[in-house]
Amino acid sequence: MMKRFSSGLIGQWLTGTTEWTLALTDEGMIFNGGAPIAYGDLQQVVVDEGVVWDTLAFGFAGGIWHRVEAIKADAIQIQRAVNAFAASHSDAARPKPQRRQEAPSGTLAGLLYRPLYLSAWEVDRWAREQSADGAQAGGAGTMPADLEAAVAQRNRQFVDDELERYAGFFDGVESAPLTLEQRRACVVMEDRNLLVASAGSGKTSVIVGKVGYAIDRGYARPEEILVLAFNNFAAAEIRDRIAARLGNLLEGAAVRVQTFHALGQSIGAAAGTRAVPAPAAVLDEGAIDGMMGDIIAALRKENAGFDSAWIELSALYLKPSPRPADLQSPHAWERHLLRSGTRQGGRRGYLTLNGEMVASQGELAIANWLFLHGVDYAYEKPVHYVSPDGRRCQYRPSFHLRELDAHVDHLMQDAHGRPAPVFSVKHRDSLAWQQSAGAELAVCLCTTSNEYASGQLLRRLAAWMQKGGHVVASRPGRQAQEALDAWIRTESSPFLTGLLRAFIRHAKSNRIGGTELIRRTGQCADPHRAALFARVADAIGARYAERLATRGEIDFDDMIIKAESAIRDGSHRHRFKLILVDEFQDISQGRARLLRAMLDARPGCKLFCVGDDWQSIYRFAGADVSLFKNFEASFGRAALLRLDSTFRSCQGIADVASRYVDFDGNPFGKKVRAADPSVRGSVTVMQYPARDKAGAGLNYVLQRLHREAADAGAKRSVFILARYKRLLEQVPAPSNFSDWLDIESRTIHGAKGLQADCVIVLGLMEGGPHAFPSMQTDDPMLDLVMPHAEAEPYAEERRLMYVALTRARRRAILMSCEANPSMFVTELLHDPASRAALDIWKLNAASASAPATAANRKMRARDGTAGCPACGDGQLVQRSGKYGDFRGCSSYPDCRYTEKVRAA
Ligand SMILES: Nc1ncnc2c1ncn2[C@@H]1O[C@H](COP(=O)(O)OP(=O)(O)OP(=O)(O)O)[C@@H](O)[C@H]1O
Repeated sequence: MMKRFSSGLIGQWLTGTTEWTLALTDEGMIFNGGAPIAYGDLQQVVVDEGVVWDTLAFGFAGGIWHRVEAIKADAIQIQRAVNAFAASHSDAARPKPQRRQEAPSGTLAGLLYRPLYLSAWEVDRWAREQSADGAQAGGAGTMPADLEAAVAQRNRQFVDDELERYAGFFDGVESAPLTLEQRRACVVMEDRNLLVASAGSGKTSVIVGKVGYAIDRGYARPEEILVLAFNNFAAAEIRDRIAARLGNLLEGAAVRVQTFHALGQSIGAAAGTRAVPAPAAVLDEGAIDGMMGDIIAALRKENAGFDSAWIELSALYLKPSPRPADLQSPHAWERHLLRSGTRQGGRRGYLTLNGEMVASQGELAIANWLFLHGVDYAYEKPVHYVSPDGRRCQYRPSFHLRELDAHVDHLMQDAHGRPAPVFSVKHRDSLAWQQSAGAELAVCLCTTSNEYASGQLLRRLAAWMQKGGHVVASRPGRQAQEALDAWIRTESSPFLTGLLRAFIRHAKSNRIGGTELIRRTGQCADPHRAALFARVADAIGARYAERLATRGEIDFDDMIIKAESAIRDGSHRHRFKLILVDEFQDISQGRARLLRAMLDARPGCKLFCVGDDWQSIYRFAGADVSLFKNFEASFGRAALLRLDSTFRSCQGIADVASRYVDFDGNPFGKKVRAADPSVRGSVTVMQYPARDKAGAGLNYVLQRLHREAADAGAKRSVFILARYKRLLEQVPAPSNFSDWLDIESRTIHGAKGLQADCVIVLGLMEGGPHAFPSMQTDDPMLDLVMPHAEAEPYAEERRLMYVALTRARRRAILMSCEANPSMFVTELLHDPASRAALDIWKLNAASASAPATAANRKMRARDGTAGCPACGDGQLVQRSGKYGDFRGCSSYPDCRYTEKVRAA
């Protein structure tokens, strides 16, 4: 008896493979005319389904594999024929030495004895085969009541056996032996796998180990494995590590390691689609911001509706406003003010276009509206009245409109007339004045923060003024226009551009727009701001898309979208059987769709994602951590694995860092454990009196670290980290400690993936453009275009804090400004458990001023930069304004010092 199969011309053409032949003879299986292989050695025949063709994999004893590719109908036919030959010839061939070979592959036993991890897809396919071909099924009684439980138990046993079998491999694959949790992550091979890791837990080692194990165990050949890294630097590191550690397994072949963008590019190129252009035509962030600036200017010129929306957003609705109910205490109000307002002359509040400080965002909107419409007003002019019990009282309504001799009084009050608890006294006084003023009320308009949020406030104000016979100017006068232009240039554009870029990216990647966006703006706590923002973003986004199309350019998000289409419409076929994704916490919806397309195109292709949800810090660049947290909703049932041990930080640092991010019920039940609990280290809060003493505080800290390193006789690496690059420029690292300290200054984003002995986190203060936490990243506008809003208001900033702290091996130092301490420091000091573990260092005002200022001056003299004489912290930089060139403090708007530039 003999049967022959071959690739055939159509098969070769379709699959692109070389010719093959398979003969089933009584002596055994003959591949390509070679020596017969006994059926007794055959352990399994697996069909890997493709769209048009399937891959048949013949697994023999000793881990030997033969693979052929055949068009779909043929593959199943060949598999059946081989199984039938094996069943009828195995007895005759030779006695079977292993139990595995006693079980024909069509039976349940055959399934359970397959020498690979049984993934859900394989079990499902096997079950489907059984129901389609009753003759091959194990028969009645052999199918256990709970197949899933049987498979789970068998997989547990399999993993244990593999850990034993591959012990030597895992001992030596990296420079240190892999831990048990790392080994498990390598061996478990479900269709979908999520490895929930901690900072410094050796994720890269798992990726290297898993790639090596998968190749050795025959899950995939090197060229069938794809590793996706977050950036080029990480890709190069993983590529080098794979080449260095797995050289003997690769046998000259290469594992593909690249970024998502490079993958998108290569898919586009391979698909031959003109839609994916050369890298030069792919816009980076700087180019996008430049283009957006041009678009905004053009739209303002061409479209009066856009221009007024832009002005309203910029001058009246720039920052999110609080709900009155959230302002329970003076502390809550103070915090909000610090974060969204400015400071001038020792006062905090909101600086109007007219140059005075007002108390709330509602008042700011009224003041700016009056100013832009040419209405002359006085802020908080006192009025006198007699209360019902006969007392003479004084009250200060928010605005007195001089020409009308009328008042506008603004109250922090919700839709039901309930005042913000912190303003209940002002509320009471206002009511008393209104009651006693009687007739005067005819010339008073009372507005509320609820009207501000809903957008009715300014409409009411305009209608009321019109009714009073006051004609407001339709266009700002020259002075108002200049003040507005300056404000847009220095305050609103820098804030809005990044936010709009992030918004447009998410809207495109998450496919949220049109009516869905309108529905969402209506449900927002700040509906008018949301509607304005969505309106300008929509117009900018549409123009941006048009420009890209006419210029034949795309951005990185388009590249991913086009790659997905190429996979979906079949213009590109990928060859990967195992896809590993590093830093999965920073994945975007667009990238997730590309992954799903790749998985759908190749059933049986396995996905292994590794990341740390606590380190998701790229929301502004399109990342959506909900994809990590709800992994199974996007990718289907998955094996969930954990890496809890950190090889980097000591337990004290890990505990403090974890408390910042443990805000959403910790869905994965993470607990970071120091791999070596004996390592000592700590978190220190360094308190300096005021923001102009930041440099002195840093000097003090470095002196202490320097002394410690010198005493220990060991050089230490130090990272100086800041939320913003500009803060690093303002507080430069002194260079006179280099004998015992290796100091590097980085942004927190730039330190991702790196580590140092000591980490110093700058800028832990409230208020100002460089404050940490920042307001911009977690602006609720981004939630409008995210599938899942995050309930915690500073979620992303908390994760940044976690990333900063977990860069440290031994010591993390938080630089805290005592005058305006950051909420991140305050909450640490108020938490008894954390406080007990903290070291507190203090720089008092007296000791700070003299040496620190001298040091600063010296430093600046060396750098050739001039220190600001007003705050001592910033530097004087050249600027130009409406009255010509001047020099101003780099800490603007916190410090508003300016001086004229003298003509040479
Ligand atoms: N099994 C191990 N035994 C000892 N050290 C290990 C082991 N695995 C990894 N390491 C070490 O742990 C440190 C952190 O590893 P790695 O940089 O891969 O962590 P990571 O999980 O990517 O961290 P992060 O997410 O914070 O960037 C490295 O110095 C690495 O050599």
